[in-house]
Amino acid sequence: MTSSLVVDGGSPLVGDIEVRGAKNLVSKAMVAVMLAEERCRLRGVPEISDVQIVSGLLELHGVVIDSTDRDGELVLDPTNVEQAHIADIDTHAGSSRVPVLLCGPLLHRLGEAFIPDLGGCRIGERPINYHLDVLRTFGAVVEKRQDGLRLTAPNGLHAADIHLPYPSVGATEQVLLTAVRAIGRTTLRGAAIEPEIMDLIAILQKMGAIISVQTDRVILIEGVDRLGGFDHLAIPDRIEAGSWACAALATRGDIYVRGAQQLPMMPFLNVFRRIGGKFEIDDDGIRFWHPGGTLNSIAIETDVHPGFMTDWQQPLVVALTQTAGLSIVHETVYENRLGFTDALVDAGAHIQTFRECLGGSPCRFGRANYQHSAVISGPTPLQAAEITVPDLRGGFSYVIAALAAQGRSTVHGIDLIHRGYERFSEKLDNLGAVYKLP
Ligand SMILES: CC(=O)N[C@H]1[C@@H](OP(=O)(O)OP(=O)(O)OC[C@H]2O[C@@H](n3ccc(=O)[nH]c3=O)[C@H](O)[C@@H]2O)O[C@H](CO)[C@@H](O)[C@@H]1O
Ligand SMILES: C=C(OP(=O)(O)O)C(=O)O
Repeated sequence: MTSSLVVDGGSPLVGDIEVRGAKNLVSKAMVAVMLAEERCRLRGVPEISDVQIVSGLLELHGVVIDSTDRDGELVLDPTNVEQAHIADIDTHAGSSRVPVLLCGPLLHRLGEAFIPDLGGCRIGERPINYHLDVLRTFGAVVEKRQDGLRLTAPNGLHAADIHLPYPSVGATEQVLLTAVRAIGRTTLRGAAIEPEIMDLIAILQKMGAIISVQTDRVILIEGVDRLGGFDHLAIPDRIEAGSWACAALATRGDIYVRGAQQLPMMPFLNVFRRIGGKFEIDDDGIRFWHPGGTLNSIAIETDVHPGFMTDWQQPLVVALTQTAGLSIVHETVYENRLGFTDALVDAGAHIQTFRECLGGSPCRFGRANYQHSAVISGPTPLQAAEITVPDLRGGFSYVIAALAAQGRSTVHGIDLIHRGYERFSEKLDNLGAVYKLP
């Protein structure tokens, strides 16, 4: 795998690409396998590095994984986990945050678990206090060690009444993956309800769990004694689909995203339409295109589902540099997700960041010293630049910016993009991008 991309920008991206299973579901579905007493089959698995990392962790724990090369099917057999009994993962978790979710399944299965240093995008502090509070409420004991955290459950795990202070995706998944085998009925209030979480609940139901999703972010989970296997086609990656849609706008292109689905993308599609982008939905995917002429500026804030997802924000900002007038973006999910705009400013974009909550309601970061709002003034022609990928979505955004800019840009560190975008160069080829991997 190479780490730099030399891009000759200035031409529209036109063509078809396909998105498969969502990074933010597939990795969690693989963790759910640790709760199963039978083989599981997961389909639509993308070739991304987060899947490799989680596969490595599961294999360390004794899960036998069979994969067929190109069709995205994984067969995972967890029947050996007890014999393998690895409690400490000595290594760093790589670039993924998913290992924190292994706690519940490991505590149920082995009575102990270990949380190593976590990876994931550096877009804020990303503490795990909700996860630890939740696990303690179920009865886990957390002990700090030099190389991470060790957890035990001396009296087993018991159902709990939990109210999350913020609808965290990871903490909601932590509750689900722990409560399904805990003794008794768990009530979770303040839950995140992202489509990927609903798909995880669907998998757990296939395995034998009893989970009911109520109104107002309340989820009830009745613990069961045993969970079987599952056969599941992962929900497609709405973040990747939205990223390519933004690439179509920024390059004045026309991209058909096979696999993109309307329902999980509704908040994105509304924003895309308000900017003036065109889209057409059919049974197999969504076509996104720039209709010609000028695009409209917009004021948006990122939010938990059903709001506009934070992971769409970075690619959207690049598209907003090409819209007419002043756009406002208020990032309310992560305190530090606008740092990537500095390199866009160097490439000619007019973007200013602010500490205030601009254009919407006050958020958790309003009183703190975080540059979490941005004003983008456009349209501005982008110039070629030499830039280094800061994080997954920022990296994709820089590639879009380089493709939209006139001239030759170099984007360093593109390996990070493989955490969440599969067959990246193959897709660029399909869309007619002019680039070289030196
Ligand atoms: C692998 C995966 O699925 N990643 C997604 C997941 O990340 P992840 O699950 O890490 O994100 P969360 O929803 O937990 O984080 C949201 C907010 O809650 C805060 N928080 C979270 C946990 C905690 O213990 N304490 C705490 O303060 C975070 O710092 C952040 O400000 O949801 C995010 C929000 O949709 C997405 O951007 C990520 O792509
Ligand atoms: C922030 C992201 O992912 P992670 O939580 O894996 O870092 C992302 O997918 O944009």
